[in-house]
Amino acid sequence: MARVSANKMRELLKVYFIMGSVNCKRKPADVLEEAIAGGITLFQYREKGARALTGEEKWRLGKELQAICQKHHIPFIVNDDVDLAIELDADGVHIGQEDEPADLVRKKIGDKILGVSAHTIEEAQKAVVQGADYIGVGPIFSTNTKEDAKKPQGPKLIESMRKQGIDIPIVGIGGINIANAGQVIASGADGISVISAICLADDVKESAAQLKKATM
Ligand SMILES: Cc1ncsc1CCOP(=O)(O)O
Ligand SMILES: C=C1C=NC(C)=NC1=N
Ligand SMILES: [Mg+2]
Repeated sequence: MARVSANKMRELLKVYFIMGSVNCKRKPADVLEEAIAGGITLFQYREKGARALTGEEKWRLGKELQAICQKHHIPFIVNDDVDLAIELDADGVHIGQEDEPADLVRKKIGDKILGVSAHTIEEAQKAVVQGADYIGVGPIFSTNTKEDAKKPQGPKLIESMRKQGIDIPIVGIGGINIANAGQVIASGADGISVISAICLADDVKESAAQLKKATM
């Protein structure tokens, strides 16, 4: 399998749903099925936070959600846990600045998708050099989902990255919803990634569909 092309990566990033057991009040499997029916283009299993599952339970939920993604041909990305990603033979991993260095992770995962979080131009440039396929930039708007989120930067952070010639596929993250998704795309992002706008929606399928429309 070869590395994902930049164009294919941009398509996959359109509506990038991220979820773990901590983020939703309903069964994660049901939420994922409905989100896929609504049109998400990529999924990330992010089991993180105070009451996150660990060990066997974390592996089991990952396996269950991966099977749903495989059934619907949606790539399955694992957050932080590179060993779990390899164990599950996931389609890729997403790492933050405090995780293993991206160049080491690239060596471990071969041609799988590698996403890196970047909050500054320097972090973005470093991620490109170290072999990332996309960068997650944010938080764009204020979010309650990530306890230690940095200060929201607004869409201008993505705009400034593009102006400085960062042309790697970019997905915005942080407090993104149907009302503000358009601004994120207009700033130069290839897609939006969301947790609560889908996880906590009254109608998960409809929310995913509206988010997709907002990125068109
Ligand atoms: C993982 C992460 N990284 C920056 S903000 C954030 C949380 C995004 O969650 P939400 O879409 O609910 O604001
Ligand atoms: C922190 C993150 C930033 N961006 C993405 C896409 N995922 C993450 N977990
Ligand atoms: Mg991380």
